[in-house]
Amino acid sequence: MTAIRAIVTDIEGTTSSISFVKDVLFPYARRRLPAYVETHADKPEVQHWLHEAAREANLIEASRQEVIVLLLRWIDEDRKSTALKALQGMIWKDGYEEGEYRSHMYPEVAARLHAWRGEGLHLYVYSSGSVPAQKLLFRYSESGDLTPLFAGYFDTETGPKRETESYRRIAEAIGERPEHVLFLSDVVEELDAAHEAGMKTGWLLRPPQDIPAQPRHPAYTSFDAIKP
Ligand SMILES: CSCCC(=O)C(=O)COP(=O)(O)O
Ligand SMILES: [Mg+2]
Repeated sequence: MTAIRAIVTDIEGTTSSISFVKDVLFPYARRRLPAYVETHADKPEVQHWLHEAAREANLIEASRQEVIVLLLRWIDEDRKSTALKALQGMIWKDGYEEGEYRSHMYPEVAARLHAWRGEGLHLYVYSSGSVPAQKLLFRYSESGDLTPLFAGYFDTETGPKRETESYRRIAEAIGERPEHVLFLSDVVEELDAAHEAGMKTGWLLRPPQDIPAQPRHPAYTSFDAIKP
């Protein structure tokens, strides 16, 4: 059996509940986005991502208000737009720093990440959330600051999560052959893409979901069941 040397984990539905993202983070960004854009419109980074959002929607010469309406619609649709995710990450920073929320971690996740790191495995994150948003989520978690455990972070600037090429790029970026990398996710299409790239896969099916009789990928209800 090929030894696993690195673990790449998804966030939503894998380390953390879907409900935390959908019921806490998304509504916070939705409430704050219009005022945030208006008060930070002079920041080059904000301008860049507003421009990218308009470009993605083929909105030619859109007003700021039109882009705000577009972004609010995308939040409602849970669109995995790199521009939206970058702006959401900037807005969530205030919420974390003001103590409005801490990120949810399933109860066994922190201890298992510590154990894997202690065994010499290298840990990475790959999420649709922007890299700055990922770092905030693991810094301000209910289980404490987990950022020292991670060697690197990947978002959709590396490529869409359902595309095989993205996983090839991640393997290359971390300097591992894909067969030495275990990718963990709750989304079967992401696991299919990682498998196609040659990675090992682990499908997280958190309760109350049931593991199917013949799962397409090795399936687990918690990190504790995974033996890399
Ligand atoms: C990085 S925290 C916010 C998560 C998020 O915005 C998201 O879309 C989650 O996607 P994932 O790829 O982690 O399932
Ligand atoms: Mg997920």
